[in-house]
Formats: sequence, structure tokens, C-alpha cells
Amino acid sequence: MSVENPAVDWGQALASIESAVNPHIGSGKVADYIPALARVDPNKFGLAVALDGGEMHALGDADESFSMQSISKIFTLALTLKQIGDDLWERVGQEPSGSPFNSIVQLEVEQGIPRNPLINAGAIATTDSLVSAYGGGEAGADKAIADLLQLFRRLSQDDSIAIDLNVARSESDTGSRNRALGHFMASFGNMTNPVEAALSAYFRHCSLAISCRQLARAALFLAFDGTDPETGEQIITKRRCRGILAVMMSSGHYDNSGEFAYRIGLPGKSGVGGGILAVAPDQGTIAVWSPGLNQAGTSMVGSLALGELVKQTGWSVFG
Ligand SMILES: NC(=O)CC[C@H](N)C(=O)O
Repeated sequence: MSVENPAVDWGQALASIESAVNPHIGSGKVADYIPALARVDPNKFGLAVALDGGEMHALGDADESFSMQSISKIFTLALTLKQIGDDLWERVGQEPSGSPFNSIVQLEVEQGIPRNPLINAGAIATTDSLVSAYGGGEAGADKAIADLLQLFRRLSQDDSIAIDLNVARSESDTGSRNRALGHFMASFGNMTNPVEAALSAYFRHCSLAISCRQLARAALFLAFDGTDPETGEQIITKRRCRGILAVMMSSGHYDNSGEFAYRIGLPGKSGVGGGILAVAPDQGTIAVWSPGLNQAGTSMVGSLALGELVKQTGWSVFG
């Protein structure tokens, strides 16, 4: 669906992004329901664009690590589809929820089947499938996380990427809502592992610490039909890559997904750590980070930066 664009003048594009975001740096509200995230400096802003062939353009705090949070759900989904294939879709839907990320209301009406793999309930169910694919229980959770971490390190070409265990602990200590989602799905028979085992993997993948530069590099396979354009490694098939991008477009920002698609026109995924990953098919990936969030949990300044980037590059998939 992408269109041919003339070469982008990156010097000019980054300068326009910088002047568009500067007056707004610090706006929005830092997530505080996970105490470890509340301590992050709201004035941070970083952006990185990764292109085919290793070309990279960056701005601001692009080398500083932040908490990946729900952006990790994309990589968990990719690895789960690789491990168990389309069986996943028997227990998780593909429809937008129109509800907040941690909502429980639809689950009762829809018999414990979460709307999509990017809301918390759907990501917990997906993680549960992944844990089972690695043998199940706490040992399966540890193996799944070890493999996911290894995938990140390989894709970002950086072995220093790690899980921030303080954030993971903080999430677990305040994780009543996610536990409720897990047990509620279990009551409908939609959990295969003990809820705590699935959650221990879920909290850990949400707590991966990563920089914009590392994230943009790691996600590049999503812009090139599931294959890392530099190494040639196929991470997922073209068909599944297309499916993941479709789910990102329709559900990547919860009840803010429609507005994001309207304004930016790229498949994306936000996290309450203030990161947003956006994918421009056949062009490249963009990772942006600024901790202040809007009501739906999407970075305010990050989304402004993406709006300006699309204006400068013409990268919207809608032409
Ligand atoms: N939207 C998000 O980034 C939410 C992820 C967070 N780890 C949670 O479970 O609540």
C-alpha cells in the first residue's frame, strides 16, 4: 500500500520535527500507576528513524533507555505467531476494542476472549500461549523471556538490552488489574498456565528497557515483510507481518487508535513508558519517546513528532 516517495531531506525533516515539538516538551501526564515509571523525567524527548541498509537518523535523547511497556506486545505477538501459528486467533480476537488498555468490561460479554492482542487482556492471553509453547509454568515463562530477550538483542544488534527488574517488580506489586484480567479469562477456560506464570512473563516483557535507536533498529523487519533487511533473517512470514501491521493500525493505541490512524496514517504501538513505535512499510521504522501521556496512554509529544514526520516524509500508508 505504500507509495514511492522522493528522497527525504533528513536534515530538514528533523529540524521541522524539533521546532514542532519544542514548545510542547513536558506536556501530558507521566504514568504513575506503576510507581517505577512515575520517577521518569517528563522533559525527555528522543526520536530515531531506521532505514533499510543500516541508515539511521536521530534526535534528542535517542540513546537513552526507557521502559518499553506495551510496545513489547508487538514482539511477543510476532514470536507467538511464529511458535504456535494461527491457533492464537482461537483465543484472541482481531477487532479494535474502543476501550482503555486495561478494561475488563468486554471480557464478560465476550466469554473471556479478548478483543485483540494489544490490549492488556489480549497480551496476557498471547503471553500465556507463548509460555505454553516453551513448556509451560514458571520454567516456560523463563524460557520464553530468555528467547524474547535474545531476539531483541539480535535484532537491535546490541547485547546490552535488558529487562529492568525494578520496573517488573513494581508492575507486579501494583498488578491487581492485570491479575483480575488473567483470572477472569481463566474462569472462562482461556488460560493454559497458572495466571501468575503468564503474568511473570508479561510483566517482564513490558519492563524491557530500550532506547529509540535500539527499538527502531529491532522493529525494522516489520517494515520489510517480516525479514530483517540487513541480515536477511526472516522473523515472520510476509502474511503474518501484514496481519500484525493491520492490528497495530486498528488497535495499537486502544481507544485512541482511530484518531492516530486519521492523523498519522501509520501502523503504530504506544506504551505507557512514553514510547511509540511506528512502521512505514517498505521505508523504515520510527521510534519516539517522551514520557507525558494523553488520556489513552499515548505519548503526547511523541505523537506530535510523528504527525510532523509524516508531513515531512509523506509516509502515510494512505498516500
Ligand atoms: N499501555 C501500556 O503500556 C500498559 C502496559 C503495562 N505494563 C500494564 O500492564 O498496565
